Amino acid sequence: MADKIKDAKIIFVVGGPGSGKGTQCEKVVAKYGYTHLSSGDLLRAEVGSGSERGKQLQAIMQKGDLVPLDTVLDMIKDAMIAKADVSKGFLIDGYPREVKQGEEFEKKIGKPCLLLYVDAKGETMVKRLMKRGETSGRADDNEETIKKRLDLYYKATEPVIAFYEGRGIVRKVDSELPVDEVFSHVSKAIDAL
Ligand SMILES: Nc1ncnc2c1ncn2[C@H]1C[C@H](O)[C@@H](COP(=O)(O)OP(=O)(O)O)O1
Ligand SMILES: [Mg+2]
Repeated sequence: MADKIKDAKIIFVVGGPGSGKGTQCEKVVAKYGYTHLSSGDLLRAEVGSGSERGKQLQAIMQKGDLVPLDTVLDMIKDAMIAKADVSKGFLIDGYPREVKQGEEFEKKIGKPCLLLYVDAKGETMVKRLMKRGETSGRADDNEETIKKRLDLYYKATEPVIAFYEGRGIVRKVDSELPVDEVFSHVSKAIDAL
C-alpha cells in the first residue's frame, strides 16, 4: 500500500496561520482532483471523536503548541493510504511545521515534488484569523493563541521553506491578492509539474 503513495504527486502547502492555505487547497481539489489533507483538520477530527488521544491533542492545540511529530505523521499516512487508489495527487496542508517533520515524512511516505508557499503579511494573517474566529468555532482562533501560532510559524516553519528552497521546489504565491488571483498563480505552479 505504501508503495502506491510513493508514486503519487505530493505537494506541501506551507504558510502562516490564516495565510489562505485551506482556501487555495479547496480550489485545487475542485480543478485538479487532488486529495486535500490538512493536518490541523485531521487533528481536530480526532479531538471531535472524543477519544483519549483527542483529549490530549486538544490541550496541546489550545495552547498553540505543536503536537508530537509521530502522531501527525501517522494520521497523514493513514489518510493517504485510504485515498491512494482514487487520488491524482496529495495536498499536504499545514505540514511540515518544522524541518524535522519534513525529513520524517520523506522517510516514511515519500518526497514532495512541489512546496507551495502561501505568503501573507503578519498583520493580514491576524486580521483574517480574528474574522475567521467569529464563525469557525476553532479554539485557537483567539488573539492570544494567534500571536503564539504566528511566533511559532516564524521560528519553526520558515526554516522549512529555506530547506526546500535548497532543493529548488519552492513556488511562492502572494496571498495578499484576491483569492482568485492567488489561485491563478497556484494553478501555474501545478500546471508546470
Ligand atoms: N487571498 C485572500 N484574500 C482575502 N481573504 C482570504 C484570502 N485567502 C483566505 N482568506 C480568508 C479565508 C479565511 O476566513 C481566512 C483564513 O484562510 P484559510 O484558508 O482558512 O487559512 P489557513 O488554512 O492558511 O489557516 O482568510
Ligand atoms: Mg487551514
